Amino acid sequence: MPIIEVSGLRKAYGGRPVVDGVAFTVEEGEIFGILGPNGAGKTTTVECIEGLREPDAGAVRVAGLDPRADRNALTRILGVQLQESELQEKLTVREALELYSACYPNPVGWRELAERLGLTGRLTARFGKLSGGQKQRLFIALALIGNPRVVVLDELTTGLDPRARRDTWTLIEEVRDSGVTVLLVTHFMEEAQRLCDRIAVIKRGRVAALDTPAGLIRHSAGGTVISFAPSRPLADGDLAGLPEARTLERRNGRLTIHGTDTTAGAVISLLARHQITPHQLRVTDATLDDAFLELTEDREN
Ligand SMILES: Nc1ncnc2c1ncn2[C@@H]1O[C@H](COP(=O)(O)OP(=O)(O)OP(=O)(O)O)[C@@H](O)[C@H]1O
Repeated sequence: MPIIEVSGLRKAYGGRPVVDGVAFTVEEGEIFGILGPNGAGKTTTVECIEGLREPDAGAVRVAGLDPRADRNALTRILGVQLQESELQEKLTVREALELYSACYPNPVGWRELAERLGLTGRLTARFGKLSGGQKQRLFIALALIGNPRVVVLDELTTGLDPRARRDTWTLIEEVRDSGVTVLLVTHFMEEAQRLCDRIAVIKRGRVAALDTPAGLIRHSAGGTVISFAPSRPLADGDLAGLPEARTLERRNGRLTIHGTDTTAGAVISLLARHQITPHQLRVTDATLDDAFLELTEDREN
């Protein structure tokens, strides 16, 4: 059953539409990703879901609540990690955790949360003295402390080192496995591919694609990437009939073809027929990165 429902969402700033008819639903218990280029309207969309912005048009419901009209009830079930958060410089980590947990009727134990986020050793440190990564982890803890049904994480792991990033991913998977719905805005494709059950790709204020990570890869970029430097040039005509080939790129004497396993087989036979050696041959699976770039490519310019 959907826990978040967004339909026909529109928001303009100074007459310029930045969210232009966004619609999607998020099922309870899934990690739902929102991806998109800078300025695509992701944060504006999640801020409408959080009740921080008033939409110009459209409807948003979170567990049946209207984020603007039912703001008080919403804050009891929604945890939010904002993109650029600040706390009082002198507040210690422990004070922040205690303060926030006192705001909720049914908070999780802050000590356990601090432990899971690697903050136990920094409980007496003042916010102003924390590193960027420690601040980030504290904000994740504050988003989770109220025992929310839905948590919104905007740029979850920006500023974290690779180990902290991986630890945070494990934590978010545990959060999801405990039944919490996660709405994740991210620029990291590896993060989205690993964590998200489904992803909406937003481009210029609209949903350009909505699917599982595997589905996005399959439908947009082609599942297989074949790349090699032919020992002698291949004519366009020879390559034209390749089955299931979606894109073909020539760069610095290298050919890169996006297609499927069938395409890869056909390329190998074609090369054998023409007695061409494929130097540095690589056959790899397309990634979410490939799919994202193809989906958000600006063909209008
Ligand atoms: N309060 C505001 N007033 C005017 N314009 C705004 C306001 N907030 C955002 N914008 C503009 O709206 C557009 C969408 O911004 P938004 O923050 O929603 O995008 P985003 O997809 O989250 O981008 P990013 O990935 O860079 O965070 C941008 O061009 C931004 O400059």
